[in-house]
Amino acid sequence: MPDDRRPRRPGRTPQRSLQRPAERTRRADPARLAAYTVLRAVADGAYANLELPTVLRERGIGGRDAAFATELAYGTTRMHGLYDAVVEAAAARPVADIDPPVLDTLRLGAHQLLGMRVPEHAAVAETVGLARQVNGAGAAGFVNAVLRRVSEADRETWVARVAPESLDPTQRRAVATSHPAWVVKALRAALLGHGAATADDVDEQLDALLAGDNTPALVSLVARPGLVDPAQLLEVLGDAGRPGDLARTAVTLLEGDPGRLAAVREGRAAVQDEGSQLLALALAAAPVDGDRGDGDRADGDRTDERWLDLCAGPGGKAGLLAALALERGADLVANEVAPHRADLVRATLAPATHRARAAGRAGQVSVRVGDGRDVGRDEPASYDRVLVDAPCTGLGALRRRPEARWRRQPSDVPALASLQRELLASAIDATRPGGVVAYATCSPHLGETRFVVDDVTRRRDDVELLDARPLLTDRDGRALDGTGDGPTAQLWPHRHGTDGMFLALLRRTGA
Ligand SMILES: C[S@@+](CC[C@H](N)C(=O)[O-])C[C@H]1O[C@@H](n2cnc3c(N)ncnc32)[C@H](O)[C@@H]1O
Repeated sequence: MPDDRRPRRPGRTPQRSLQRPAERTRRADPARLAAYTVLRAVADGAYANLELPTVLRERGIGGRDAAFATELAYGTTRMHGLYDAVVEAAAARPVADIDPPVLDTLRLGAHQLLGMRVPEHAAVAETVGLARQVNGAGAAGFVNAVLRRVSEADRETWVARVAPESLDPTQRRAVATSHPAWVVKALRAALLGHGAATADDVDEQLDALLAGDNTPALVSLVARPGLVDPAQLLEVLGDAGRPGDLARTAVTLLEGDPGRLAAVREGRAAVQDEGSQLLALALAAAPVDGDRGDGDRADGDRTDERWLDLCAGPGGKAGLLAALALERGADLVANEVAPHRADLVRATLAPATHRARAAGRAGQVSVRVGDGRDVGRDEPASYDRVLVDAPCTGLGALRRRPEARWRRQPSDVPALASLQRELLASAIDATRPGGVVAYATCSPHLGETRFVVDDVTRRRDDVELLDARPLLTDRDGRALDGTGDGPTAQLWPHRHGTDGMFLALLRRTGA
């Protein structure tokens, strides 16, 4: 790239080398090496949030180094769409022509320079040291040259350069906020389609939503009713916790590892987004009509005694539903198609089951492995409340899953949408007349949400949509604002501080 086209901070002279060769960092520091290891594993298909804790534990990295490695690994993974555009401009060659391991080192350097407050000298010198160790001496020279160019301008200047106003607006937002363009388009359509934006303010809403996807979320905990109270968790946490913002069962962890809480280790509490908690609470609060007519239970409510979670793995919502069901003397069947995920559900539900047995409560909890599409046929009109938390693209939870936006493809949507339709139809079949179905996704994509519900309900005359919005309530029982035009409801990271969860509530009206 010619010098005169290079972005520069005003008044600064580019420095070719800040150190004499003898002073150069020869090896990587443990935190940067850990972040690089995670990026390489993610490139091979690993999940950053599973890989990072393992790498940190195996290498004995803790405290501030662990916090630095975490921000470096997650932030780089999330933002590499932007950094690739910057590297491409600084290196004057397409990123496709850069060796992938070297590109990962460059991305780590770019995140330190443009996304963290790492002093420029340390960001470049330490990343070149990393390159020397993991990519070789030749690559280290290239990394040094490219990062020096990157360091010549700040983030804002680079964004203006690689995502100029002259670009098509979707493309510009995609580069500037590091999202695939198809995701930007889908989120825009979702904001309009769920009634969260109008033509006048959709761009503003979209910018806030995309920024929200790039803002790491605080950890939310659920206090499972009957097993632990939020107040008890808050007492143990002291300054490290505060009540959740919305759900009556929620506590927000401000710092530290949730695993240090005995209640979490024992399954009385768990890490769970508040949006997921609100959905499970909404299903439990939805009015059911009439009597199943086939029960004979002295101590239970015959209108409300059999609950089903059709797609339960790994068991987050089932954990809360089980606690709520057992409080009322109802049973919960948790179904999951993948055996290893059904094992996770079993582990999640064990504390509620033990407590219910010890207290002599009527309800029971069971876990099954099976295809949810068969349940409606095999057990027609059998349940009072059914949750279909359908497999989906997860486009509403991008802030919690750093690599998810790069893994998903537009072609995933139609494939998932047909499975979602079949699961919802089976759930309706499995619900007795007067019972309710909650259809949920952690994606606001219209193809996985409203279109699925509209399509399934249009084809049948034995189901009606309930207004889900009044059932999504805060800790004082007030309906949340901004959940849409109804009757379905959509939560948003930038408006509610939750994952982008969708909820439709349907009542079975006839056999
Ligand atoms: C979005 S996750 C459910 C999350 C869960 N409700 C929770 O809160 O932890 C969807 C689950 O559906 C399961 N699944 C996929 N296809 C299924 C099918 N045909 N029948 C039942 N479960 C299925 C997946 O294995 C996955 O565990």
